[in-house]
Amino acid sequence: MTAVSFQSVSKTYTTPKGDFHALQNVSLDIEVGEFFGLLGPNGAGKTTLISILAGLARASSGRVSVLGHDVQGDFSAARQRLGIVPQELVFDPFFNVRETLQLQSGYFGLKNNDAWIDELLESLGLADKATANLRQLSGGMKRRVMVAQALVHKPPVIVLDEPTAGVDVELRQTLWQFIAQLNKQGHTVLLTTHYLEEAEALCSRVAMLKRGQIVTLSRMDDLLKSASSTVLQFKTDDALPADLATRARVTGRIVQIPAHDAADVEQLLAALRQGGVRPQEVEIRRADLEDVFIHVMQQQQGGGQ
Ligand SMILES: Nc1ncnc2c1ncn2[C@@H]1O[C@H](COP(=O)(O)OP(=O)(O)OP(=O)(O)O)[C@@H](O)[C@H]1O
Repeated sequence: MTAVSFQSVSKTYTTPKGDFHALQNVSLDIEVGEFFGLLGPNGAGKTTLISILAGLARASSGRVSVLGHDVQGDFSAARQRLGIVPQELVFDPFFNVRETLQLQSGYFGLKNNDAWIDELLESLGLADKATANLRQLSGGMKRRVMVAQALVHKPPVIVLDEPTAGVDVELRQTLWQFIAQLNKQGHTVLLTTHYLEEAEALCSRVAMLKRGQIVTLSRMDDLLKSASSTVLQFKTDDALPADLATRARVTGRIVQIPAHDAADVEQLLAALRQGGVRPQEVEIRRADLEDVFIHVMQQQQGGGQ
């Protein structure tokens, strides 16, 4: 059964500079029980797509449904089945944590929800903050409350829009443990993140969005298999020859260059030597999702708007 269906979704914003196509003909079905990753660079359209799913924005054309319920024609049934953790921290500063969750339960017509609220507080490390006013909480703690708030009605479909942006390691671990457990119990998860190692660890399938279009849609394991299998990684203070620089990912002194096989690695090392580059701490590792992402985005350069 399909948990979330986007059919030919387009979104055009009218701006002073003319029409801007934030989404162009996006079609995507996410099945019940999937842990699905929606990836893409800043401005690719991820939040726009989620806002349409949440009923916060209207698609210019196309259809979106949640477990068969159209997000426009059948809004409250669709909304009831969705738990959305938004990117921005929005909360009412007058209530404490427990009150916030009770209010949200009331919004979904749930009266005796305290057992589940207690479980949420416990699982998200909020139990000792239950009576704290939201104003007094740190950013990371507020983020936990946002997650609890989204899950208060045990939604079968959980949508997380960059939930770990600016969040410490401990919360990430707590959050992912809890979300993975919910996914095991059958909840469908749709995640957007810029932390590709998180997506690689969690998602069974991913879509990559660029300039409002899906450029890759694949199972995670197929995507990683299809990538150039290895990466040559080293540190250096020397400048790379131009042809290698275009292939490399450089972070400070760390250089990473995709390679197809051992012969390719040998050629790269020879080219480095010829170019006067002295590599240190040389490693050969398997390609990861970040390598694939960079490759896909580079391939798409020049396309689109
Ligand atoms: N109300 C609006 N009017 C005009 N353009 C908009 C509006 N809202 C969003 N956009 C544009 O639509 C594009 C997609 O934005 P969106 O927030 O969906 O991207 P994103 O993939 O979520 O990016 P990020 O990773 O930075 O969160 C951006 O270029 C953005 O500037």
